[in-house]
Amino acid sequence: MTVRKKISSILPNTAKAMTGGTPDPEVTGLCCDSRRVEAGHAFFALPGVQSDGRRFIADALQRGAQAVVAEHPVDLPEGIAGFVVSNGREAMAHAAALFYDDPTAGLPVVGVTGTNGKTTVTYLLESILKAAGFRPAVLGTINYRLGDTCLPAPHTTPESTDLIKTLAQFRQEGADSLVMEVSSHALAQHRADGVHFTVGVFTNLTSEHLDYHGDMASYFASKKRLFHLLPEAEGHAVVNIDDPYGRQLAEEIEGTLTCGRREGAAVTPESVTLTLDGINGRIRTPAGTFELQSGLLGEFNLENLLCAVAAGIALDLPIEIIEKGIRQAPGVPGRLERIENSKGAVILVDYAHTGDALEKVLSTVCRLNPRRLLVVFGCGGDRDKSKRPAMAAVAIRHADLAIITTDNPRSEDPATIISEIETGCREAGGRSLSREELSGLDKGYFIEHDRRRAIDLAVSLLQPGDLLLVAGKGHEDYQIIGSERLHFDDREQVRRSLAEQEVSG
Ligand SMILES: CC(=O)N[C@H]1[C@@H](OP(=O)(O)OP(=O)(O)OC[C@H]2O[C@@H](n3ccc(=O)[nH]c3=O)[C@H](O)[C@@H]2O)O[C@H](CO)[C@@H](O)[C@@H]1O[C@H](C)C(=O)N[C@@H](C)C(=O)N[C@H](CCC(=O)O)C(=O)O
Ligand SMILES: Nc1ncnc2c1ncn2[C@@H]1O[C@H](COP(=O)(O)OP(=O)(O)OP(=O)(O)O)[C@@H](O)[C@H]1O
Ligand SMILES: N[C@H](CCC[C@H](N)C(=O)O)C(=O)O
Ligand SMILES: [Mg+2]
Repeated sequence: MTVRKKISSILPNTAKAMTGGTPDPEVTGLCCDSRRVEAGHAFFALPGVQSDGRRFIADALQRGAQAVVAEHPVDLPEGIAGFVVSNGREAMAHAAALFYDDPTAGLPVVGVTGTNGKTTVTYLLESILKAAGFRPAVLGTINYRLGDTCLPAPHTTPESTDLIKTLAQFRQEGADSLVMEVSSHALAQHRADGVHFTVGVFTNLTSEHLDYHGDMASYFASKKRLFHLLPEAEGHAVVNIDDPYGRQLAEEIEGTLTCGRREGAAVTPESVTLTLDGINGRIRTPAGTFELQSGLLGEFNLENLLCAVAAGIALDLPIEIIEKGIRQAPGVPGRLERIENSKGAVILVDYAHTGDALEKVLSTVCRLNPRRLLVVFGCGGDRDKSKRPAMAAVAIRHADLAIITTDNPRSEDPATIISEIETGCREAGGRSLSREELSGLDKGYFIEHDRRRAIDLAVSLLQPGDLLLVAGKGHEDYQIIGSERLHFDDREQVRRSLAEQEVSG
């Protein structure tokens, strides 16, 4: 896709040229990372958490940038265009939309935000849109996809320039609708400001990403930004009012389409049964009632289903189509994904990496009344540390045996992360078990730093009737240790442990 546009034509009217005689070149791309600048690009020198993009202007120019956009004037060599804008990230998002001819204009576009459930809701909505005959693009944690095209997802919500460029490519390839996860980081950083959302969905808000947002109030404020990007008329905001923050949001936004089990929700179950095979029952909506049939498990997934149904209603889709889309929806990779085995045990790989998600998932699987409930988990490094004691407490409360291990330590020492989890286990009354005690029925925790060996150990302990949940990495096919990204897939490892133990046993 070759595009050239005059830099002044894609910046806000309020952008000020840095000098009187600043040139106005046609630029060939937009970029805020000097390491990715190509000849002819405009470089947005943005303030960041780690450093300031202005430090990298020289690097960007050396790679051929022809224009620089910053929030404060900077000295530039002659012949290089320079513009000052008041909010660099916001200006960059809108510039990207103009540069790539506004790829979401006129399309049905659903943005899904909330701490947990976003990926699940996007899968459900993708299926609903397909049932309605659409060809949706879907962007989120697992990948960025359209039909058979599947791009890797370095972020849940990419940087605005990458986002709009990908959407322009998908539009060219025939996308006629879009469903995307909109993370709180993305909302705080204006990554999705160049997207025309028609429907916004709020799933829930629980403790997460406080390393970045500071506190729950500012985390909530970031999530709320999605709803400021919606058209003002009624029925564009879909909010789960089973969640306390959802109730607050629904009160703040007039004309919200509410969903949940709570009295007063517009999209609500009339009668549903949750079993080990899924969720079935009648759902009432403002457009009529219908029979819901889904293979998803647990109350939390009922909330996700209601969010997806309500978003379908907000898109004006017929309820028969919504019903069909939900019925046909595939399972979500790495979300309560079941691994077949011949041990007579249930083995599930799940992406629970917050206290609330682990609580919801473990309390759901507890209802299966396993002989013994085992959980293997760790916590990510360079991320919200308060998740460590929170996940530990939940694991100790629900599991018979918690095997604490390494997740993605990133730049942190894995042993430090594990010791913070262990402190949480002890504070929650958990007992450290010796290796000899592991095959008995004593309750407690055990530490195995190596994730491969932790999974191996858990699998070796399984007896008929047991349930093992391997949590935290779900669909991920890597482990980030230091600056290395090594191949690692919990599902693969469980299968490998099963196969090896079958051979040796
Ligand atoms: C905390 C966070 O979101 N940080 C994002 C932010 O980085 P930053 O503010 O720290 O940037 P910085 O390192 O200070 O640098 C400032 C500027 O200089 C630029 N730079 C930097 C170095 C260089 O050599 N040249 C250069 O031009 C940077 O691109 C940046 O524009 O802006 C960068 C550029 O867009 C992002 O890549 C970066 O994502 C980091 C890598 C990240 O890990 N983000 C995660 C936490 C994230 O965004 N997660 C969400 C949520 C996931 C979920 O809950 O589902 C996601 O949407 O994926
Ligand atoms: N509505 C929900 N409430 C609480 N926990 C949930 C809910 N839906 C899913 N979960 C749990 O959270 C995990 C992640 O779910 P999902 O991927 O759908 O959420 P997400 O919001 O996209 O997460 P992320 O921010 O990591 O991308 C699941 O594996 C499950 O353990
Ligand atoms: N969306 C989450 C994913 C965490 C997954 C977990 N495996 C980890 O690496 O911490 C985040 O970016 O914090
Ligand atoms: Mg996600």
